[in-house]
Order: sequence, then structure tokens, then C-alpha cells
Amino acid sequence: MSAALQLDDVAIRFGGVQAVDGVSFAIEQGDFVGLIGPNGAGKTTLIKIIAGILRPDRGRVRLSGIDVTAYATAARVRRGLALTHQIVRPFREMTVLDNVVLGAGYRRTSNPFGAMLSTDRRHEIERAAHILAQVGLAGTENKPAGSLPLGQMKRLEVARALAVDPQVILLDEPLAGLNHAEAARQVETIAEVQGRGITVVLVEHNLEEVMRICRRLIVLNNGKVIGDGKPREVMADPVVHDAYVGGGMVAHAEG
Ligand SMILES: Nc1ncnc2c1ncn2[C@@H]1O[C@H](COP(=O)(O)OP(=O)(O)OP(=O)(O)O)[C@@H](O)[C@H]1O
Repeated sequence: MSAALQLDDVAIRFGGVQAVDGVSFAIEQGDFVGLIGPNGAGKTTLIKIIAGILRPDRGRVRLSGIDVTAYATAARVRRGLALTHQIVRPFREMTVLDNVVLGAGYRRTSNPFGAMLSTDRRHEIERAAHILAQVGLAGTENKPAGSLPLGQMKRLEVARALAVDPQVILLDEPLAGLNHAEAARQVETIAEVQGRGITVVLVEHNLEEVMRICRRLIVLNNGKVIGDGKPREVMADPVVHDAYVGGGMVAHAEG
């Protein structure tokens, strides 16, 4: 069976900076992978390349064996990819429920606003309400998304990603800015998502949580993969340790 997500020799340069430098890996369906590395390692750039927001200078991106390197983001979403952003970006004046309904529309059509007006909107609404309950946001359906506290807004991001019925979900710093209780709740939500067989790729600075929940870590430094394997083994590797200490960041100092 093809890997859920496969990268072959992916690279991109911004001026003098080789942000991603020949990255290759394959992630199996249902795996739970933490993509980590010191500041500036290339994590966000790589996530953007996987999502089709940036085109690599070279290399290939495959989803379930299909080469999507030339696909726009919307076409990748229709192939089962979902993305949450580091900075939460709901439509703030729209209700929580409509934000999720709109997310679902992306999977079916390139015009999600049109999808909101479609005849099976009742079905979409029921489905969106169900997803909101799954991420612990039942009762918030009719509130404007912009009125939610950050912890709930980050769960809404996950709900919007789930609405496209993804096979692979990319989470960019889903715990950033959350207090301990909110982070714990968000981790529960993410673990539940992975428990449903969805492949999860997580970029996160909270190494303690990453080590606890991920089955595999891929470590980037200066755009290159410098570690790949079981979390404890990877973090025990002196090369990985040096990259963090050298980068001025000590394991589990952030969160
Ligand atoms: N649009 C851009 N133009 C120029 N340089 C960029 C651009 N985007 C990223 N870079 C550079 O590419 C490198 C990788 O950045 P990236 O944001 O991917 O790292 P990161 O691992 O996500 O870092 P952080 O943990 O701080 O978010 C950095 O040196 C960054 O300054």
C-alpha cells in the first residue's frame, strides 16, 4: 500500500536561505508524527509545501501514491489533506457552526460559499454539529467564531479541518498560546482524531507533549532531516540534542 504522505528530495530556497534542503520521508496511513526542530529549521515552510501553499524548487509530494506536486491547495484538500494554521483564522463574524459547514464545502467544490447554499445543507449542518461535539464545542454552534476564547478557537480549527473528512491532517502549532488545561484538552482532541485512523502530522514547540503523544518524530535542522524514529530514541541522539542546544532552545523549555 502507498504511504499516506510521501516526500522525495523536497527543497526550496528563499534568496540566500536554503529553507528546506532535500527532505525525504514516507508516513503510513494512521501514523502520528511530530515534525520538530529549532526555530528557523524549516518546519512551517515544509508544511506549506505539503499543503501546496508554496511550490518547491525541486522534489515531489505524494498523497496516497498520487503525485500532487503540481496541485493547488484546494485540489490537495479534495485528495484528503487538511491543514490547521499556527495563527487561528476562522471567519470571525460567522457562527462557529457555519465555519465548520464552510470547511466541509471545500472538500466537495472549489466554491465552498456555493456549497453553503446547496440543497443538502441540512445534512451538512448535522454533520458539522456532530464534529463540533467531537472536539468539545457543543453549545457554541450559534456564537460568532470571533467571540470564542483561544483554546476553543484552536479546537474550532481542528473541527474545520475534520470537516473535509481528511486522510492526512497537518497541525501547525495547535498548542501554541494555550494554558495547561486548554493544551491538555486540545491534545485529547488530537489523540481522538488519530484514533480514528487519520494520519496526523504535527508541528509543535511543546516537546513534552510531542514526546508524549507522537509515535514518530522527524527532526529538521537547517532544512535537513537530522533525526527520524521513535521519540525517545530520536531525542537521545546527540546530533538532535546539539541542534536544540546550539539553536538556543533546550528540550521541553517551551510550551
Ligand atoms: N517567505 C520567506 N522569505 C524569506 N525567507 C523565509 C521565508 N519563509 C521562511 N524563510 C526562512 O526560511 C527558514 C525556515 O523558516 P521556517 O519558518 O520554515 O522555520 P520553522 O522551523 O517553522 O521556524 P519556527 O519554529 O521559528 O516557526 C528561516 O531561515 C526563515 O527565515
